[in-house]
Order: sequence, then structure tokens, then C-alpha cells
Amino acid sequence: MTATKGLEGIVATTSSISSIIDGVLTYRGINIDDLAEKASYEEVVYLLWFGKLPNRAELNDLIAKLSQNAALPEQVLDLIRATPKNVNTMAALRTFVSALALYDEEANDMDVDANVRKAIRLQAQLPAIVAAFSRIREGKEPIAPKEGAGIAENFLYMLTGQEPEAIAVEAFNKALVLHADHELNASTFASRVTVATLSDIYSGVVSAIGALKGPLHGGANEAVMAMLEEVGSIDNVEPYIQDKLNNKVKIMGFGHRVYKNGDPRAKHLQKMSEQLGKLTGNTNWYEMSVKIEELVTGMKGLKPNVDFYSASVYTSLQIPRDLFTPIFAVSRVSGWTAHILEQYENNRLIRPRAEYTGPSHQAFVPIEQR
Ligand SMILES: CC(=O)SCCNC(=O)CCNC(=O)[C@H](O)C(C)(C)COP(=O)(O)OP(=O)(O)OC[C@H]1O[C@@H](n2cnc3c(N)ncnc32)[C@H](O)[C@@H]1OP(=O)(O)O
Ligand SMILES: O=C([O-])CC(=O)C(=O)O
Repeated sequence: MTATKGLEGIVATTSSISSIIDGVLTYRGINIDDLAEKASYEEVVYLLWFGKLPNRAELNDLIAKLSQNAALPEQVLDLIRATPKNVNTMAALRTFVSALALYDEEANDMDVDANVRKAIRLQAQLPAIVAAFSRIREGKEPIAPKEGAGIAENFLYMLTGQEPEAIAVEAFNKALVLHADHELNASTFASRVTVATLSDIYSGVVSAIGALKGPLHGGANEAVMAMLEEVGSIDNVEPYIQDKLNNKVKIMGFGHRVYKNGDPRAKHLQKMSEQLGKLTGNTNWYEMSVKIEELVTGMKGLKPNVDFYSASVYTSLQIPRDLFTPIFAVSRVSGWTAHILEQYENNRLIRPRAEYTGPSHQAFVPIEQR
């Protein structure tokens, strides 16, 4: 038995949700480029869960259900209020989502329809949790979602209390579409491993949030913004990047386990970063990002991934840096729940083997002799 480090190249399951073939990403066979330009996030959620694009009635029904299910249990709001203000936001999200299960009577019901209802509640409540936590830690009251509004509009509204501009809703919707699913990434795999024991959907999503938190995965978007802030100005980009690469420090937002010739989502986020920068009159983050890309690609051949330009996009939308990874979860929860439903449909326990590298034939030494 020989282990493959990081399971690189190992095909661990079949799935009909999203594919990465020759560097092209599709959701249910539809190119991400088309979805990014043409789809609402709710259409994508429907596509991921039910395998086809919704007709108008189906879409309206999903939008209505999402806004009807967005209210948080009072006990979860109390927990958010009792949470220290300066905690890690992904640790907070992980805890609040876990708490949701305690107030959901169907939490441990394994019926297919019950699981779809829980997927809807999770998708509806995650944006409400992130917005409520952000407001409560600033000493403000949480804002109830607007009935009938889509998730992009509602999230920005619940976060700020202001009607968001159309361009902000459009950009945020596109970011949600681009982050919704990504084959067997680490957090999705974590969710599938968890529910393959026939554990519940909340446990699967909590596992996934824990995996997304790390800077080698979803946490990279916050790390990118921290880097841009540390670099500070375009003149400092070159010495900063040279120094990091000379010292073998990874540049966040670059490289990918699967894409070696570039992440197809990055160009959409780059374009948005440029447009929003121009619109807000601050193109500094975008220009610094472009210069970093030139250097890292030139020196290491590494291309930006989905996390690189999303950092400057969210900053232009005036979203606080430590909400970037929770926002990733707000979108990826659609993919996680689609994969969880798919796992239940054709389940087998996921239990690989380990190549043992420890000592053998060791004698047991009594405690007095150690
Ligand atoms: C949504 C997402 O999860 S997208 C990914 C988000 N993560 C990041 O942006 C973090 C930075 N990137 C990385 O750490 C990696 O590229 C990962 C985690 C994305 C992929 O990791 P792996 O497939 O295991 O690649 P691995 O880390 O082995 O890298 C291969 C080589 O490229 C180098 N490399 C990879 N990424 C980077 C980077 N961002 N900066 C500098 N060098 C890098 C590695 O040091 C390694 O070099 P070596 O062969 O000389 O040791
Ligand atoms: O697929 C991966 O390894 C990481 C990624 O890009 C994602 O989850 O969107």
C-alpha cells in the first residue's frame, strides 16, 4: 500500500454536479462562463440541487422559499449576541450553523424531502447569519430579509441596511455564481465524508465550514486582502513579491491542485475588480493585484485562482475583510448541500486506508520503567 500525498489525482467518487475537464468548469454540464454572464445565483442553486435550470415558476417558487426561510431562530440570534465580538468569523459561522440544527425539528430526519427542506433553510439562513453577526458585533440590530428579493440583494441589504445599488447586486450575484460549486474540493469532500456515515446534513455543512476556513482553501481570499494591505502601494509590489518568493513563502490566491493553466473563474473576478475599482474611484487594489499577477506568473508560472481577485471585488463592495471567507460559505453551501444530497442517494461509507510508517514490533514497557 503506497499513499499519494494529498490524494492528488485520486478519483474518490462519481458525481454529476460539476466537472473540471481540460481546465473547463461546468455546473451540470453548463460552462461557468455562460452561468457567470447570464444566471442568477438562485438559478444556479436550483441547477445544482435539481440537475436542470428552473422555469420561471420554479425559480419564483425557490426565491419565495429562500426568503420565507431566512429568519433565524431567536435562540441563534441570542447566541450571536452572546458571542465575543473579536472572534474568528469562520469559527463563529461554524458554531452558529451547528446551533441551527438544535432548533430544527427535522435536523435528524433522513427523508429526501426533509433533506431538501433543510438545504433550502441552510441556503436561506447562512447569509442571514453572516449579516446578523456583522451588525451585532458593530452594536447594530440585525435586519430582516426583504420578502421576494434574491440572495445577492438581500445579503447586501441585511449587511448594510441600505438598498444596494444595481451594479453591486450584479457583481455580488456573479461572485456567488462563481463560488457555488467546484467538484471534489476539500470542503465538499469533508462534507461527503461526514454524511457518508449517515450523519445529518448539518454535520456535513459544519465539517465543510471547518475545511473551508483554512488559508490553503477558502481562507485564501482574506489572506490575499491582508497581503494587499501589507504591500500598501504599487511601488512596494516588486520588492515584496521578490522577498516572499526568495524565501519560499507562498503567495496567497495563486496556484491550484487541479488547474495548472489558470482558473476559469479568475478572469470574471478580475474584470469585476477593474470595473468596481473604476466605479468607486479607487483602482489601487486592482492595479496592485495585476502587478502581483504579472510577477508571480512571470517568476513561478503560477496563475491566480478564484480567491485572488475576489479579495479586491469584495473590498470595492465595502465588505469587511473577515467576512470574505464566510461569504464564500454563503455561496458554497449550495454546492455542499447538492453533494450531500447526491451522497445520500447512492451512499457508501468513505473509509480509505493509510500507509503505516511508524515503528513495528515494539515491546510494551510498563509505566514504572518508562
Ligand atoms: C478556493 C480555493 O481553495 S483555491 C486555492 C486557495 N489557496 C491558495 O490560494 C493558497 C496558495 N496556494 C497554495 O497553497 C497551493 O497552490 C494549493 C494549496 C492551492 C494547491 O496545492 P498543491 O496542489 O498541493 O500544490 P503544492 O503546494 O504542492 O505546490 C506545488 C509547487 O508550487 C509551489 N506553489 C504552489 N502554490 C504556490 C503559491 N501560491 N505561491 C508560491 N509557490 C506556490 C509550491 O511551493 C510547490 O513548489 P515546490 O515543488 O518547489 O515545492
Ligand atoms: O477545487 C479546489 O481544490 C479549490 C477550489 O478552487 C474551490 O473549492 O473552489
